[in-house]
Amino acid sequence: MTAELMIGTDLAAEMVAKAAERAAAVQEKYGVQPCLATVLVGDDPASATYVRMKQNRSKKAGIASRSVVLPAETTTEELVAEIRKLSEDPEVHGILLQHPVPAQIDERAAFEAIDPGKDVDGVTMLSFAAMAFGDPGFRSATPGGIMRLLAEYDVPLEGAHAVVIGRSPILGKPAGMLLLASNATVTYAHSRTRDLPELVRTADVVIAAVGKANFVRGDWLKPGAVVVDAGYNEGNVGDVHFEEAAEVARLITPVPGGVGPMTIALLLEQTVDAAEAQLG
Ligand SMILES: Nc1nc2c(c(=O)[nH]1)N[C@@H](CN(C=O)c1ccc(C(=O)N[C@@H](CCC(=O)O)C(=O)O)cc1)CN2
Repeated sequence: MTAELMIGTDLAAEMVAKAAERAAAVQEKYGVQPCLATVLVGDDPASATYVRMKQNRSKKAGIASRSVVLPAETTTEELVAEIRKLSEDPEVHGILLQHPVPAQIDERAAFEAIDPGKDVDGVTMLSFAAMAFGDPGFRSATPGGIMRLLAEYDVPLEGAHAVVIGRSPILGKPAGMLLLASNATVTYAHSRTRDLPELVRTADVVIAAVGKANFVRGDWLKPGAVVVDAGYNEGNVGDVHFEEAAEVARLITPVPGGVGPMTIALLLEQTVDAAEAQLG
């Protein structure tokens, strides 16, 4: 292996420790613990695990959690009503709707029911616009975490060609917007993109957010590329074939231990941001 690892675990731990200090300061000043509400619809075991991880890490950081679990057959109207209740509840400072939701639900309508001031997972259109324009605001948790990791490892983005593989509303799309706001030249690749390996070979920075295990191969990469694996496939396998890619890349995120911990750290940091803004 020739690539250096971009480890998320340590930076995420630092971010969570700082969030914990700030959460304690909020409690001290206002007598209120910052509170993150998690909404889980259905019984997908992976989603349940991620939500539990978010709740456990919230607890360790002194952030209270409110858990809403709804059955798989929940309608859009029922979910929107639950989220609106949380949006109006002054004891809740941040709201996270775990993605994906069951197919019968209009996920966009559900995301838009989140009060923009409580959108600590950066999923509303208002947050997306802030990311697109490089304005202050909540970042989508994984893309925001990726940007922090790239900054930590001094990855130059200005003028760099970034290829984002995937265009999901919580990952690929906002990641591209944040890279663009950092003056990268961004290409989105997706299921209908032609000649994907050739396109990826032109990238200085590759963001793999496609949801297919070991999808990006080593011979797709330009030597010296920076590779961010945002995949979270079953068995803790990323979207990038790690062994092959690590022979070609300059910097690469591992799975686990790369982007995943940064996702949760940013969520907690933004929950404290939201509590400070609402209480201050
Ligand atoms: N509303 C959202 N839904 C989903 C998001 C999101 O950011 N917002 N992201 C993904 C999955 N996800 C969080 O929900 C997530 C996946 C993986 C990890 C993580 O830390 N993984 C560890 C390994 C797992 C482990 O330690 O057991 C790692 O990579 O080191 C965090 C969050 C889907 N939905």
